[in-house]
Amino acid sequence: MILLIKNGHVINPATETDEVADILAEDGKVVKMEKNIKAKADRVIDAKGCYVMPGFIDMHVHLRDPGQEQKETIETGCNAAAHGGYTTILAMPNTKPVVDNPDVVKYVQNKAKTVGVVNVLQVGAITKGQQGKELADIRGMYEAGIPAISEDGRSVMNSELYREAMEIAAELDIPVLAHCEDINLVNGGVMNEDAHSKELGLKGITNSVEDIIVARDIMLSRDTGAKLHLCHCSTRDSVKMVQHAKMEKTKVTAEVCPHHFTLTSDDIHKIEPSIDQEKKLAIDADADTNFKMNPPLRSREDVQALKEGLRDNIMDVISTDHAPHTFEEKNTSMKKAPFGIVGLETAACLTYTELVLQGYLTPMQMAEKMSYNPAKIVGIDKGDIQPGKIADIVIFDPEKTYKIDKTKFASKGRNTPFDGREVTGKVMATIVDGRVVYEAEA
Ligand SMILES: NC(=O)N[C@@H](CC(=O)O)C(=O)O
Ligand SMILES: [Zn+2]
Repeated sequence: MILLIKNGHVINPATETDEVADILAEDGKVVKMEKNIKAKADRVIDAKGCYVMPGFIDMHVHLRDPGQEQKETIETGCNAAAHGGYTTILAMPNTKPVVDNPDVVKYVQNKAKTVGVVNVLQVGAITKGQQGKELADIRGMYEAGIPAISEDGRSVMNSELYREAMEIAAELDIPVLAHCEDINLVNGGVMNEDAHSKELGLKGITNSVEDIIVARDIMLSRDTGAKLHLCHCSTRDSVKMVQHAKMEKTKVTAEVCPHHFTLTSDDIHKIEPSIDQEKKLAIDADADTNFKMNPPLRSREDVQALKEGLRDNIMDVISTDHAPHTFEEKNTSMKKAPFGIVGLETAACLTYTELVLQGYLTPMQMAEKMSYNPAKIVGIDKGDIQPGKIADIVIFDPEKTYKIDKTKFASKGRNTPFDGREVTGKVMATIVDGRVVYEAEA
């Protein structure tokens, strides 16, 4: 298969390329990148007016298989990733059963290979069943190919056990993807603790719930030499602590999710209780549960600090924390609904609209945070378009303005707070191993 991408504006952080060029890919690899390539190709794509970037790499996806295929399957999740411009995704281990041994790792790997849409790297859990009591078979899972370990969905509260896990991660030279949340301090909170939570009569989650564990994890990374990657940072103090840790040469990197730099706690609107006439069911709604995720949407000051942290390259990665849930689970109340929103199909346009067009990021930084940096952190030879490299590419039109429409999602999950939101920037095509796996309608 020979693919020729014509006239695109290539943005490639690895080589600092920022110019219009053609790209020729053959047998899954880039073979040539220069102006006016004349070659016979099976497929020619005209990318005039579009950015051509290394395919996005999402370090934080919940695929829900095994065990919760009503929320998402590996197939629907991979299709959602392709729609979003992602060519590689890291799948978190909080499935049912938990991915805590090599067999479950292989189960996901095989299924993803059969689906064959995007690259799926399955992350291994830190403790057995994510129970926080006994270490999982980290070495066995490493042999099976995990790129990282994570207890995402919760924190390992036992610091000694966590330190042991970090020592193993340091020895294997894989990063620890840290979900930072003091489980005891959450105390049933469902949204940010502030004036708005009081107004809605809902229990709050303080910034310290995150900050305390961020501080601890940085200290443990320093003690063990393990590479620490902080998941879904939401507070201004997280940004400050990452900045400080980097000055001290601690091996820390950090990610921010689009919802945390786009929305604040004040965007959570009230919903009155109602009766589902058809099902004769009382819905004891309180507020829109599509705004409930963990960590929660924070204050304006936090959002500003996250944007500046991304701008100043303190924060390295934009990940989605794609967390699909069913309509039935979300059509309840803030108290009852599960935490999490989908993100694979809205991350690129939100990043472009909220950060690039607002002057926080250059398109080059967008490519760094959505592809090049994740590849470096995970230690994979991706996120780079140049001759000899794998042809994982996204074509992104920075001019298209439209409204997000959740009914068009490839994901099973429709739990997004962004439905109907006007955005600029559209994924036009996603190419994995030189194959076009997604193309937008013209
Ligand atoms: N972020 C969320 O609100 N939910 C995630 C878990 C997680 O990423 O912590 C999920 O698995 O649903
Ligand atoms: Zn998490």
